[in-house]
Amino acid sequence: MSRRIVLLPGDGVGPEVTAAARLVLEEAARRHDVALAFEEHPFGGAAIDAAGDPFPDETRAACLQAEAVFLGAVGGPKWDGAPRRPEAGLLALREALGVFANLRPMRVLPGMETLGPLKPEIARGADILIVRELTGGAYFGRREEGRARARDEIVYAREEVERVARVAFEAARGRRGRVASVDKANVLATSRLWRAAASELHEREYPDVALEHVLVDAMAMKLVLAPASFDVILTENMFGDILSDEASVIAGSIGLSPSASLGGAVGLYEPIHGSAPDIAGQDKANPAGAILSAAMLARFSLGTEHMARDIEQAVEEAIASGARTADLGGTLGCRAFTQAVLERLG
Ligand SMILES: NC(=O)c1ccc[n+]([C@@H]2O[C@H](COP(=O)([O-])OP(=O)(O)OC[C@H]3O[C@@H](n4cnc5c(N)ncnc54)[C@H](O)[C@@H]3O)[C@@H](O)[C@H]2O)c1
Ligand SMILES: CC(C)[C@H](C(=O)O)[C@@H](O)C(=O)O
Ligand SMILES: [Mg+2]
Repeated sequence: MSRRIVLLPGDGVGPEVTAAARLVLEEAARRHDVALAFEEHPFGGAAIDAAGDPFPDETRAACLQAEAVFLGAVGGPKWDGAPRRPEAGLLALREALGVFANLRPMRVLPGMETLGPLKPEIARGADILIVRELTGGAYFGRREEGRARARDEIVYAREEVERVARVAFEAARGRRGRVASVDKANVLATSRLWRAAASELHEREYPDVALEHVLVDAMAMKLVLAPASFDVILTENMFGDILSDEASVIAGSIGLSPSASLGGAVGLYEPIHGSAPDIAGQDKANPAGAILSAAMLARFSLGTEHMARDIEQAVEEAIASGARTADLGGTLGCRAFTQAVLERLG
């Protein structure tokens, strides 16, 4: 039976990188004898234009019935003044799927230390997994809009911290056994709860994992000072959003970074970048982050580890052989880079 995958191409470069991920997934599935059935649904600004809603009911129903959901990107200046923005649709999607744990890996590929802005000796060996809480915090607190005064509320419950911390500790056990939990416990009450809940869970169930607590401002500094010194980084929602963009460029470009959002009934996969309005529609986007998100989909939703590894290896080989989009100083377009990956699928 075919496995149902819902594609939400979205806005800006979203459709371009989604097409790339689909091509690679289709080809890898063919080679591994896995039957996939793709469906595309309107989402984000494109859905506002088509149906007046960034997350139409029919898209929601399709996502909830799928085996996995793949998202390109949403947003753009056209919809910045919309009563319900494309980004609000994205938050509603994450909430509807219940995906509270967002995995954002970043690895500096051996020999590729000069792709990013750091000195090669500093970037060398960096291999980080950011585990970002995705369905709580400031993104989901009560909001008061206002021209004179506005309010965003941050709320975390102990169980919300524990369930995502558990994901980080489990991931660390399969990696180098270390978790750095990020907070602002010197100021925020939610951060003091975060730190206590992570520490107590650690003591109770994960004493074999090394846990350190790092204040978010210091982490922003340490990430560029010594990225190779971190293994798993655990963060609340907004800190993880910010730190993952910072971490991504250490490897070369935000266009390289994939993500998987797990913990609910259906997994959600998306590159961490946005709709990149400045390069949209010009075949300039780097599709690697989207293609690597498709590999995570193969791993976590389809359970096809071999297929995931093949896709990851093909991307790494393509880059190592000199295939580069403009963000990495190369001349290939989104389609040509995708072709270079397709040619290297095992
Ligand atoms: N998951 C998502 O859908 C998502 C994520 C982030 C931002 N956004 C939205 O995207 C819109 C634009 O936001 P932004 O400009 O701050 O962030 P962005 O990530 O879209 O772009 C930031 C910079 O990175 C570059 N870039 C991004 N992706 C790239 C890729 N694949 N290849 C090469 N270069 C790439 C862009 O050209 C731009 O210079 C906003 O509406 C924002 O809300 C959506
Ligand atoms: C578009 C926005 C809501 C989103 C976020 O902040 O989570 C994006 O920046 C991301 O990193 O996926
Ligand atoms: Mg972001």
